[in-house]
Amino acid sequence: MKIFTAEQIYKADKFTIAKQQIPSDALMERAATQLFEWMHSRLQGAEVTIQLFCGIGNNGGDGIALARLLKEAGYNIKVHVVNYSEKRSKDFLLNLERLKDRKIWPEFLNDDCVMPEIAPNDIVVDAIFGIGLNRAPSEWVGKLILHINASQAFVLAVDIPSGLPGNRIPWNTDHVIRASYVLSFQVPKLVFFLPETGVYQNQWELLDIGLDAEFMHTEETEYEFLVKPDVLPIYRPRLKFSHKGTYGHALIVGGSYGKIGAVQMAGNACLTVGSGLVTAYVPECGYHSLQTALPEAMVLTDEEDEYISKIEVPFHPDAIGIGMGLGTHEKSVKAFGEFLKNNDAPMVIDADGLNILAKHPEFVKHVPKQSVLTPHPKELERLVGEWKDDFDKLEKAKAFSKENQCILVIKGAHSLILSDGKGYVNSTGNPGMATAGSGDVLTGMITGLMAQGYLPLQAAVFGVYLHGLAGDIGASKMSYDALKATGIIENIGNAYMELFKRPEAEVVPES
Ligand SMILES: NC(=O)C1=CN([C@@H]2O[C@H](COP(=O)(O)OP(=O)(O)OC[C@H]3O[C@@H](n4cnc5c(N)ncnc54)[C@H](O)[C@@H]3O)[C@@H](O)[C@H]2O)[C@H](O)CC1
Ligand SMILES: [K+]
Repeated sequence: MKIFTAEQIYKADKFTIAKQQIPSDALMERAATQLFEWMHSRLQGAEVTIQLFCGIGNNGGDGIALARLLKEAGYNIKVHVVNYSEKRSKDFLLNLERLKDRKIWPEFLNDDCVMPEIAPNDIVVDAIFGIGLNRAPSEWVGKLILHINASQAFVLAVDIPSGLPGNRIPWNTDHVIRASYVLSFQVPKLVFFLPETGVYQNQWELLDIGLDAEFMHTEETEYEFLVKPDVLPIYRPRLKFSHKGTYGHALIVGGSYGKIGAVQMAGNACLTVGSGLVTAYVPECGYHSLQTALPEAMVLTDEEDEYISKIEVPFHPDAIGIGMGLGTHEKSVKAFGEFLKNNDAPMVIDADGLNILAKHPEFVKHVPKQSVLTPHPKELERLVGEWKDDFDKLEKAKAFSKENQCILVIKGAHSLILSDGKGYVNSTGNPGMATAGSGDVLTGMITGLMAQGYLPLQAAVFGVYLHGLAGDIGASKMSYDALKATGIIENIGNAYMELFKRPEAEVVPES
């Protein structure tokens, strides 16, 4: 699912209006109708007071049109026009007239206004600013936003929480609506997914306003939101006349004294995602535990007991996952550097592998092209340096990935995959996955997919999505709190099944 910029949304509007030969206010009417239906299906005519705060642009116009539809259905409404500029949009004015024609008189709020009373049980519709916000709201509008946020009312934001710009962090974090729910039009907005800007809403949902499908399909975007229809076509079905060799031989390199579990989890995830064979390369001390806990894997050991000092394997792996639990012993660092130099096939690098790269920038040029690096934000910072904010982080990470021709998986609530200037935002996963070993499982899964022949970017995208889905299924059975990394592995199979489940409406009952 594509993530459009505000400019692209305006372009889609224009294209749709021309192609469908509709007046411009028709899109606003569709938007308001969708908002109304969403609310009406839930409220069912309830006697609650709905307070609509409407700006003077098209976001405000949506709010004003919604007010008319709510009033026509008998709802108890109060309409406030947040009069922050003289430059009112044409469709806002048109809808204001329609409202007045029905004898609904909004209250105009100006910079000297008294803050309207909002009861905790009221519903607030936030239609002050939409995607057109391009500078800091003035002080009094900021105060009004603070007042709404302090009200305890349920706040339903139209398109985007007001005060949140679409392409940067807010000017003042207090002057942004904290939305209980956002109903956003047609496409998700990038700010919903970044840690600094995603906090202004609890939940969001898309409303379809019928923007032209051809335009939406052909327009190239910088970011995509990964949902099931995006990842399904990546799947490589298993063949009837196949054998374990068909699905590749993966090598997992890592572990040190006290951290063998990381390799065990990565190896287990690698096998569970479908790799034909898995060999683990660990220090001697890991031999018995690995052979016992993961009998399907083969184990090669280093001559050192507690850490890896040399990485040599007597076969050519189809994919390599490296770094989990590796530690930073000077001999391990040297072995890692040598290993990078002697391999040109893409690999998956995680944890201490990334820490070593950060401390030894001279190694970075030896990272095979198209390798997948899976940092969490702290590891990323060590690699690319400090950033000002989330948007700066994205630029720095993109530049790193371009310069080194690698794929970056930035782990987080919405893990973000960056490759060749393009970003993919994951939709699956939950806070229960913020747990020890979760990253080792992801590394194992991406490695296992690469071993089976998925291209590195495909493996990263499919792996991140499947990992989150397995975590979601795990959490649905045992809570966020009790989910452990092994619980994610146990649900990889269920995640595959979920991926191929047909929606209920499609299942034709047997006659
Ligand atoms: N395809 C769609 O998604 C549709 C969305 N609709 C709605 O339209 C808004 C976007 O409307 P727009 O008029 O472009 O912007 P805003 O309503 O956000 O209005 C802002 C308005 O005010 C100016 N401005 C910007 N920042 C400030 C500021 N800090 N102080 C004062 N004034 C400011 C700016 O120049 C704009 O003119 C979208 O979010 C949807 O809600 C359409 O209804 C249908 C199609
Ligand atoms: K809004």
